[in-house]
Amino acid sequence: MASATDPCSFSSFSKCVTKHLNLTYHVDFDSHVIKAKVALTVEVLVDNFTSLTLDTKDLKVSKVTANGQAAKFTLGPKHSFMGTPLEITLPFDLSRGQHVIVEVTYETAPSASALQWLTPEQTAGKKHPYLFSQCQATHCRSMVPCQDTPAMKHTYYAQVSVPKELVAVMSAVRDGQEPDPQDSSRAIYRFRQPVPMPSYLIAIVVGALESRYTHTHTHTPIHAAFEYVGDLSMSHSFYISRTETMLKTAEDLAGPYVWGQYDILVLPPSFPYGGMENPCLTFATPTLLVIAHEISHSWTGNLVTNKTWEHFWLNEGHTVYLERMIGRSMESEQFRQFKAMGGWKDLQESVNTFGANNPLTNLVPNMNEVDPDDAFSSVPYEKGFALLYHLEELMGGPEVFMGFVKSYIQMFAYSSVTTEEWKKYLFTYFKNKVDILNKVDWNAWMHTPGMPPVKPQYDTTMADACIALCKRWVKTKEGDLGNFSEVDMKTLSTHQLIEFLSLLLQEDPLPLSHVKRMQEVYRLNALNNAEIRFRWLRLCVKSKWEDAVPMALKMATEQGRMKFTRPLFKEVYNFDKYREEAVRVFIAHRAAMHPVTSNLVAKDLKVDTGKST
Ligand SMILES: CC/C=C\C/C=C\C[C@@H](O)/C=C/C=C/C=C\[C@@H](O)CCCC(=O)O
Ligand SMILES: [Zn+2]
Repeated sequence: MASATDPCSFSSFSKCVTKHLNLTYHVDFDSHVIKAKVALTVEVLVDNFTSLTLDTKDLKVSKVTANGQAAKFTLGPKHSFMGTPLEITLPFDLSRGQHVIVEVTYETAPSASALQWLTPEQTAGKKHPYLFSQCQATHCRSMVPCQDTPAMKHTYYAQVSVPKELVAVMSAVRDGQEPDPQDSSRAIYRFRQPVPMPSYLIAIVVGALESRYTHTHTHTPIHAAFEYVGDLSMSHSFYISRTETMLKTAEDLAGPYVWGQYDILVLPPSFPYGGMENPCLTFATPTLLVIAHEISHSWTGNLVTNKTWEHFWLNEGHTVYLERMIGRSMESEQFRQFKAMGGWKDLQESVNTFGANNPLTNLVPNMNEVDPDDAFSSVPYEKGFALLYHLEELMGGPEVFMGFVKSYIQMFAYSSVTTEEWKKYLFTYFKNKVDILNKVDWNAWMHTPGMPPVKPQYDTTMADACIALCKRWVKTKEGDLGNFSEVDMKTLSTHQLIEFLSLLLQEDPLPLSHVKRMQEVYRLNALNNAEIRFRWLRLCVKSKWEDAVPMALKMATEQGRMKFTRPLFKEVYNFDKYREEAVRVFIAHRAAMHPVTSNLVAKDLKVDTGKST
C-alpha cells in the first residue's frame, strides 16, 4: 500500500527523512546501465526505529549497509508505475533525532524510465553516445533508491565516472574533474548541490558536451551549452542577453536567486518536454519563452515545492504567473494578457481531451493509483494561472498580488507546501480583504472538474487581428477563397500567427479547399518554427489533407516533445484511412523513443505498452 501522505511514493517519510545523498555513478554505455552506490543520510523521527522503505524501480540491488554494517533487505511486489518498495531492516534500534547512513549498492536497468540512452547515430555529432535523465514526477527511483517524494528535501554530492572523451553534467554546482584512478580510459566528474531540493530535481547528462558561451551576470554565470546549441533559432548573443535580463527581472520580482550557477543545456530532440527546471542546469529546447518559465521555477517549484503531486498546480500555476510577469516587464501588459488568453485556450483543449467531468481536470486531483505521467496536462498550469489571475483582479492588481507571491516564496522557501497551507497564507497576507476572499468559490476552483467558475476578461488588443482572420477563414465560402492573399499575414507577429492557428484548431475542421488555399497564400509548409508547424499540420490532418499525413508523422518522430508528438500521432490516428499508418510508424520508431513518450503514445494509439504490471 502507498504511504499515507504521498500516494505516489512507498517511502516511509513519517518515520524518517533523508537529509543528504552521496552518489557514486559508473556510466556504462555498452550495457546501458549505471553501476552505482548511494549513501543516504537519514534522520530518524520516531523512537524504536528499526526499518525504513525506499522507492525503487527496476533496480538490481546487491547490498545494503547501515552505518557500515550489513543490513537485511527485501524488494516487494512491483507496482505498475510506482515501482518496487525496498524494505530495509537495520541491525540496530535508533531513537528520535539520531541519524543513520544507509548505503545501497545497485545497478539501473537498461529500460530505466528516467533515462534515455542515445546511440552515436541518434546524436547531432554522430560520433559519441549520449545519456540524459528526466526524473519528474516519479522516475528518480529508477536511477536512485530514495524517498522519492517532493515532500522531502535534501542536499546531494555526486561523483560520476564516464569515458574520458565524454563530459558529465548534473543539476548541481560543478566541483572539479580528474582522471578515473581505477581506469585510465575514464574521467570522474564531481558535483555538489548544497541547497536542499526534492529527488525529482536530480538530473544527469553525459555526452560529447562542449560549453560554448559563458557570460557572467553578477553571481550567475550562464553557459548556454553544448552539442545541440546549433538548433537555436536566434543569435546566441541575443539568447544569452535576453536570458540575463530575464534572470535580473525574476530576481527583482521574486527575490534573490539562491542556486549559485545558472546553466542552460539544450537537449536532443527526443527530450519529452519543452524544458525542465533542474537546479543550476535548466534543460531546454531553444525557445525564450521556455527559458522564462524554467527561470521562474528557481523560485516556484525548486525553492517552494508542491508537497505531493496532488498540489502540482502550486509549482506550475505560480511559475506561469511569474513567467508572465517577466513577460509584462520585458514586453508589455498587453503581451501578458495575450499570453493569458492563449493559456485559457490550452486549458479548454485539455478539458476537452480529458472530458469536462474527468476528475483529472480538478486543480487538486486525487492521485491515488494515478500515474502522474497520465495525469499531466495544461490544467495545473492554466487553471492554476487563471485562479491566481482572478485573485490578482480581486486583490488589487498585478503589483499588489505579486507582493503576495513574493511573500509566499519567502515564507515557504526551502520547504514543501500543500494547497491548504498556501490558502491559509493567502488569507493571512490579505487579512484586510478576507470578506472578498470568502466570496471566491474555492470548491469550484479546486475540487470540481472542467473549466473554472469564472472566465477572466483579458485585453484583446494583440489578439484582435488573429480573431478577425480566423473568423474570415471560417465564414468564407469556397468560391470566395480568392479574397485571401499573403498580405493577410504581413502584420502578424510569430506569436499572433501561432494564436491564429490555435483559434482555427478550436473550430470545426476547415474544408479541404480552405487549407489548400491557405498553403497557397501563406506557404506555411515552409515554416520551421515548431509551434507553428505543429498547429498547421494538425489543422491539415483534421481537414483530411492526405499530403499532410507523412509530414505530421515525420514531425511526430523526428523530435519527441510530447506536447507535439502525442497530438500529431493522435490526429493521424483519428483520420480513419491513416489509422494503421499511425500505428505502423509508431511501432517502427518506438525503440528509439524516450521511454515515457513511447509509453504514453502507445496508450494514445491503443497499442500494447509492452509493460508488465
Ligand atoms: C496533476 C498532475 C500531477 C502531477 C504531474 C507531475 C508531473 C508529470 C510528469 O509527467 C512530468 C512532467 C514534467 C514536465 C516538465 C516540464 C514541463 O513544464 C513542460 C511542459 C510541456 C512542454 O512545454 O513541453
Ligand atoms: Zn513548469
